[in-house]
This record gives sequence, C-alpha cells and structure tokens, in this order.
Amino acid sequence: MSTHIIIRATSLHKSFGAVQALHDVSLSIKRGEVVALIGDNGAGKSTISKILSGVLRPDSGSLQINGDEVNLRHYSVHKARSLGIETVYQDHCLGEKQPLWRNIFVGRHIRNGLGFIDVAKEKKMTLHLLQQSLGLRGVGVSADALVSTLSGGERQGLAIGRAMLFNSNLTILDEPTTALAVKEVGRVLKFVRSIPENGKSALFISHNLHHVHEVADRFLFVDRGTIVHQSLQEKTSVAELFERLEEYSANSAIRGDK
Ligand SMILES: Nc1ncnc2c1ncn2[C@@H]1O[C@H](COP(=O)(O)OP(=O)(O)OP(=O)(O)O)[C@@H](O)[C@H]1O
Repeated sequence: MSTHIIIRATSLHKSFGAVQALHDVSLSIKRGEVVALIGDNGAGKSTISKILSGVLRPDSGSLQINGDEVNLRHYSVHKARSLGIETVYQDHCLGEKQPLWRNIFVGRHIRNGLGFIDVAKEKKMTLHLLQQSLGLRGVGVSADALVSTLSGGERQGLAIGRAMLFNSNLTILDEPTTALAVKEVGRVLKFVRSIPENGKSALFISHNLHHVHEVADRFLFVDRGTIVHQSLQEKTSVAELFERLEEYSANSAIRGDK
C-alpha cells in the first residue's frame, strides 16, 4: 500500500454552544485505505465526517488534502468535491423524482461547446455507471428511470458509483447500510470494498460492527469527542470491537452522560 496521505486532520476542536463535540481530534487516511470511525451515539463521528466533507467548520485545527494546507475559511462541500472528497449520505443523497442521469450530474453537468448540457453524453455515462457500479443489465435499465424505482441498496450503490465517476479520492460514508434490507447490505459493503481496489480511500461510519469489520482496514474509536484508540483490522476480531465499544458505553453510563 502506498503511504501517500489523502487527508490529514490535526487537532480539530468543535463546540455547539456548551456542547464540546470534538476535542483535539487528529487523524489521517492513506491512499487505498478504508478507515472506520467507531463510537457510541453522540461520540462525535458525524461531526468529524462533516468537517472533512466541508459541511461544518471546526473552531480550530487544520486540514491537509494531498499534502496541501486547506484554508478552512473557504472550505465547503463544493471545495471538498473539487479536491476529491465526496460524501455519500444515508438518505436524501438522490432526488426521488428526478431521472437517474440528472441526479448523477446535478451541480456538475457536462456542457457542450455552446454551454448547453450534453444530455446524450450524461445519459450514456449514467448507463455505463448503472451497468458497471450496480451490475444492472438488460432492457429495463435506463438512464431515464426515476430514482424512486431503485431499491435502497441500489441508491447507495449509485451514490458510491457517482463518487467514483467523479474520481473521488476519498469517499465518506456515514451509516450507508442503515435502513437497508439484509440482501442489499452485502451489495453496499461490496461497493465499499471495491473503493480501495481502485486505489481510492474511504471513511466509513456505522454502528454495525460486523459491517465495519468487513470493510475497514483500520478502526478509529471515538469517545466523547476524542479519538481514544486505533487498531488494524488484521489484528482485531469483531468480538474485540464489541468489547471495546461496550467499555466506552459503560464508562459514559457510569459518568451519567446518558
Ligand atoms: N448541530 C448541532 N447542534 C448542537 N449539538 C450538536 C450538533 N451536531 C452534533 N451535536 C452534538 O455533538 C455531539 C457529537 O455529535 P455527533 O453527531 O458527531 O455524534 P455521532 O458519534 O455521530 O453520534 P450518532 O452515532 O448518534 O450519530 C453530540 O453531543 C451531539 O448532540
């Protein structure tokens, strides 16, 4: 594996009013690596992912992408995308009543020489994505189909495929398997596993430790806004993930955090 660091966050702090959501969080993700954030409810996982994806600005700390310092004052979802950081949300990632091709290219349309959207090209690329990323084949597959005709797993797959299409270096997935039928979960996990095969990286957040163990190369444990432990997949069993998470939950219960 290359040691090229895709993203490095250093000493992130973030508070929401009196709630200190993150305290001195530092992490880095290498090229070709899937890193998972594990932690109890309210530990700070989503806050970390939102800072990396440009949704939230930290109160202090710094971010480097591909070795370059990011100006956090001007960092946004749009800027993150331009730097190869894409986020796949649990839901609302695609517009229900829109045809698939529009969803794929929203905000990033391909334009012809006259400045018009190149619909034919976008549809062709969408069809390719449906076939390649989702493995959908046959006469029923169409770039004009509405998002509402796709299953939850297919939607997640398409959203991941979209990130790949735009050559995302880091795909952030916050609870991508929640609310999916069992048979679809396997499909989404397979999509996530294919990310490092293409030399790309992912940040994976899930409460399901079996899923986490299946896809991630490295686990970062978050507790009360701090990264308290990390371990490599090859040296950690699923049982150990459960034990450690239970330990943090028990500690916060003793402290009366919940
Ligand atoms: N917009 C917000 N306004 C106020 N407090 C917030 C906001 N977002 C998060 N918090 C608080 O920050 C802390 C960390 O929340 P965060 O959503 O990052 O946790 P999480 O680990 O993703 O939790 P979960 O697994 O339940 O989604 C929590 O105490 C939460 O209540």
